Amino acid sequence: MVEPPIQIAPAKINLALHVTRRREDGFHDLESLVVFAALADEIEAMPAATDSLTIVGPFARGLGAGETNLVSRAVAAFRARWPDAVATGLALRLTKNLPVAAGIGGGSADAAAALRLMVSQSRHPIAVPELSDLAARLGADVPACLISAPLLARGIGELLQPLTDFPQLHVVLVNPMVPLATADVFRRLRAHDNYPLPAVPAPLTRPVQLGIWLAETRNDLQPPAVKLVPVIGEIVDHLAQTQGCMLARMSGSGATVFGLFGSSGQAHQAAQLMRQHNPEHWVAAAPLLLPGT
Ligand SMILES: C[C@@](CO)(OP(=O)(O)O)[C@H](O)COP(=O)(O)OP(=O)(O)OC[C@H]1O[C@@H](n2ccc(N)nc2=O)[C@H](O)[C@@H]1O
Ligand SMILES: Nc1ncnc2c1ncn2[C@@H]1O[C@H](COP(=O)(O)OP(=O)(O)O)[C@@H](O)[C@H]1O
Repeated sequence: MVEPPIQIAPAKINLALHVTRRREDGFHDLESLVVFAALADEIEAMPAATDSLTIVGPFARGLGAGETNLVSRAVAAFRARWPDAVATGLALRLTKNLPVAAGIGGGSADAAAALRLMVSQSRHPIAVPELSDLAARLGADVPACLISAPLLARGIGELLQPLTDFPQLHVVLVNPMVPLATADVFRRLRAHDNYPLPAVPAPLTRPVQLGIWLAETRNDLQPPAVKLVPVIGEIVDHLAQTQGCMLARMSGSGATVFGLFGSSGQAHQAAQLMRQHNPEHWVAAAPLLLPGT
């Protein structure tokens, strides 16, 4: 290794999420428009005798670095599947910039970044479909996080259709710092057979097209999450009223709320207002990642 390889793990945002079916195995089929923000955890690796993980950064506290961490699980799963691909052990350093259990896929993004890191160090090519299968076994969101660009996700997240175009937009993310377990939110969901997403316009290049499409969509997990953590509803209402906000909605199973904006200036202004309103909340602004970046 010439220099320590580094992989970023961008925040995932479900712009729309419809729950369409409760399956026999208890999981739920979803249809979701998923995008990613230029706001990320980071994983760095140094050659070492054995694999290890240390966690630093603003959200490192309370997150175990043992074998249940999704980074350790991803590395172990990769080594079990391709035992001779990466000869050296790796001392991994995870910088945790994203809040945990927040609906923005932090753990899933970290697992995907760890898999990409292993692929980058592999002595032989790794087939994409097999990597995607392995990712799905680590978590429903991990295959989407391997792509980290706008996509439509179906099934429990294993059926992915990357979008070839997407308008340049900015997000504000607000998290009330109340962790919300995905399983608890699904358990509270009343209707399991909601209608699917409308067809996405193609090409999707203008913010106004996306705005019209989003107005026809929802996040079906938002009502049960608001029941569990009512402040989520207050953040959605408040963010929706900031200047230039195209849409405010919860991402994934929460508790992070996103606001969509046409310009970086509007997003940063809204972020500042949200911070002033409640300094205890985690607030960030960033551009969305476009296809092919
Ligand atoms: C809801 C979503 C939307 O993107 O995001 P997050 O809120 O987690 O970010 C994902 O589908 C979450 O994916 P992920 O976080 O990988 O979930 P997993 O660990 O696989 O599942 C946690 C638990 O949630 C429930 N679960 C999850 C996904 C799904 N499609 N149906 C479910 O019923 C199951 O009870 C499962 O045991
Ligand atoms: N590297 C990691 N980062 C975040 N959470 C992790 C990680 N490894 C394991 N976890 C566990 O995964 C759970 C889901 O975390 P996360 O993926 O951040 O949530 P969400 O998918 O709702 O955004 C947390 O309860 C946490 O304990």
